[in-house]
Amino acid sequence: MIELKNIDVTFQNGSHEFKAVDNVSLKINKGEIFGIVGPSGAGKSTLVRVINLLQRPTNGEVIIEGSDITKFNRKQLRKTRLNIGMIFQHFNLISGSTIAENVAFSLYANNYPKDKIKDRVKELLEIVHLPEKADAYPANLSGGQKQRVAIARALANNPDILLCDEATSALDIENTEEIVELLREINEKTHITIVFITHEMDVAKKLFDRIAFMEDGKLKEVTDIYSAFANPKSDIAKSLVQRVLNVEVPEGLKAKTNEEILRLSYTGDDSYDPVISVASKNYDITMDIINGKVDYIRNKPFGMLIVILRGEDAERKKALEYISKNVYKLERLGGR
Ligand SMILES: Nc1ncnc2c1ncn2[C@@H]1O[C@H](COP(=O)(O)OP(=O)(O)OP(=O)(O)O)[C@@H](O)[C@H]1O
Repeated sequence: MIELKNIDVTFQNGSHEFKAVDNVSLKINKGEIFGIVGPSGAGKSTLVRVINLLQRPTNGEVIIEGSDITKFNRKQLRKTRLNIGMIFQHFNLISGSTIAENVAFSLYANNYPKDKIKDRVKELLEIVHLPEKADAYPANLSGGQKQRVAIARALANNPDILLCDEATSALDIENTEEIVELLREINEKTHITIVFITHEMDVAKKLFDRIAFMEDGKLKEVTDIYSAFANPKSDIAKSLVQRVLNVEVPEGLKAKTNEEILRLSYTGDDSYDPVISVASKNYDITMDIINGKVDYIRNKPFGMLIVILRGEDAERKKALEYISKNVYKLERLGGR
């Protein structure tokens, strides 16, 4: 387990002090894929770099497997860092070396038995599905393939933790999917703990088990990925999630009508329940659907509908009672 306790990172910009990470406490479970999202400048990269002490915190404890590594001497820290692989947005491969040499580099650097290096490189390239590229050079690989090499290199010494700093942000949609799938596959097979930072909510949706939302150096919300999308609580989570789901009242309609506009959220198998048709049949109301979407978060359906509810006050009230009991969340977006 990784535990961050009251982490501050303060940078000195001339005479001005700037807190990039502000009193963050967090527990990341062994074997989970934990994501940190937030807008640019939120402090995500700084925080993730604290986990392997690439960035030393100004205050706080970084507890890995029970020990506060901020107290470690150089030798202990070196050993701990072998247990933490890291990949970056721009892959950081050595352009003049072959793919096999790039992967072998980590093994040489850490005194891996020389006679076993060739076999280990082969094994690593198989894990990332690139055995045929051993003798190619980075320039001849796609972005997704380059990131796969970086993953192989990061896994060379069998770490228990993999830190990923915007690892898909330089990739197109297809290559992003490929890396997301590969990381899930590696996590399922090896139970490696993955900490992944990104500003891409589509990646979060497909990859993370749990998610932390960060803004202005502070942690605003930590939750499982399904709840983050189905029921975001903090303002930053609501705004990032809403941007991906994009189920809003059409432009101008709010201003034009004073009718009751509702957003109904459904979860799991409830997404298919005919709440609207039952309400329309049982009460003297009408419900017009003006926007809607069913999405899948890690294969579990999640739906949203925006409707206009019309009818006499008493009937609308009864219908609303029925609806609120039969949907995951009911929000009033406008009208009376
Ligand atoms: N070495 C440094 N010296 C001074 N300020 C820094 C340093 N590193 C980061 N910062 C500042 O700290 C803040 C947080 O930066 P950080 O890179 O952690 O944010 P981020 O959430 O990862 O953003 P992005 O998604 O744009 O990478 C930013 O305002 C940044 O300018």
